[in-house]
Amino acid sequence: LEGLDGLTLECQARRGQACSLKDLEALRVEFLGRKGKLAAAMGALSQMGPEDKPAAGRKANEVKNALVELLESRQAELEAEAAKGALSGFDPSLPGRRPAVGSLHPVTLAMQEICEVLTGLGFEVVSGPEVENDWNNFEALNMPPDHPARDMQDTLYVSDRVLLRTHTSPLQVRTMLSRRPPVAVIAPGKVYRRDSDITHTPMFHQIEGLLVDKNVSMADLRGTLTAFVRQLFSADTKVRFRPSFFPFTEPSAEVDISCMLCGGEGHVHGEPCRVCKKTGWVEILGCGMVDPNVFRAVDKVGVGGYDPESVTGFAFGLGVERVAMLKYGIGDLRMFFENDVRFLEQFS
Ligand SMILES: Cc1ccc(OCc2nc(C(=O)N[C@H]3CCS(=O)(=O)C3)cs2)cc1
Repeated sequence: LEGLDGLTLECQARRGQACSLKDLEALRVEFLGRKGKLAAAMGALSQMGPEDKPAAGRKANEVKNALVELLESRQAELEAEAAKGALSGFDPSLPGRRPAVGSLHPVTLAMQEICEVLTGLGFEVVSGPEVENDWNNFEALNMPPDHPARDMQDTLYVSDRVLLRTHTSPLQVRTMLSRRPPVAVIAPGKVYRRDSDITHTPMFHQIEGLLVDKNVSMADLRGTLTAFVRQLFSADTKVRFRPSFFPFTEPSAEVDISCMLCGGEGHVHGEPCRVCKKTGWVEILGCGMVDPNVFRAVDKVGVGGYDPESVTGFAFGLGVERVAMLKYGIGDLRMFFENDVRFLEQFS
């Protein structure tokens, strides 16, 4: 029966390692089972004399109760722990969860990058209302009341003379009404046209630029825009100016750059280039020398200083969605506003 005391000590030592109810059950069977340690020790009882049996029996009972108490209290500890664990829901063995971070829209990224290059070239960003009057949006830009661009098929009117701006040029008009030359500003923002098909959306983004000073020349225009597109795309981008027409600039030009996909070859791996349609060139923006009528209009009603005999200027405009599609290889305009996360999350 001397093994009896050892049982309580051994159980005390080992109960702490039982970390689950399963471990504890194994321990219970080991000590208290039919073939357990206590039963083995009590087996010796049957060989004892009648005078020793009662004490030994009492002793064995004490040890049994002690073992039960040790195991039951350990079970209570394990159950309390499990309850707490369930409450806290924290399972340290689970892998970490990556925090979901958002991303900027490709149009926003393109807008930011274009503005960064142009502010680096000395232009200041101006902003203003999207709901404009027809003087700022058309008349001041050499488009008199009966000009076709004013027609309802292109313009979204709020009332007879109030409309959604069709370009960001009104911001440059407002700047010239409030500041005397020299002026070097860019006007980024949303513009609205009554146009909607596979390659046009009623709202899109534009950035226009304006430089007005003494002796601004076509050479300044070519130099500035060449530097701009070579920073925006790549230093070896080829640039060409094609004669064009806009009511607010004279002379006017459209600027093409060598195709960023085929490098100007017109084909990729023997396939016709889908970006430049085999021409090797991609139209990127329009520009020109500001028409004197624009200066006359603002000189008359603004702070002055825009006498076309004393200042000249150049202006340019580009579509941001178009630049983003070229830069990021986006094939469909609609992707910009379907907000499919699988598309948006590719841009950071
Ligand atoms: C006072 C003032 C005077 C002149 C101005 O000329 C802005 C200009 N824009 C363009 C042009 O080609 N723009 C288009 C490019 C693609 S688009 O987004 O569809 C609009 C040429 S010159 C602006 C303001």
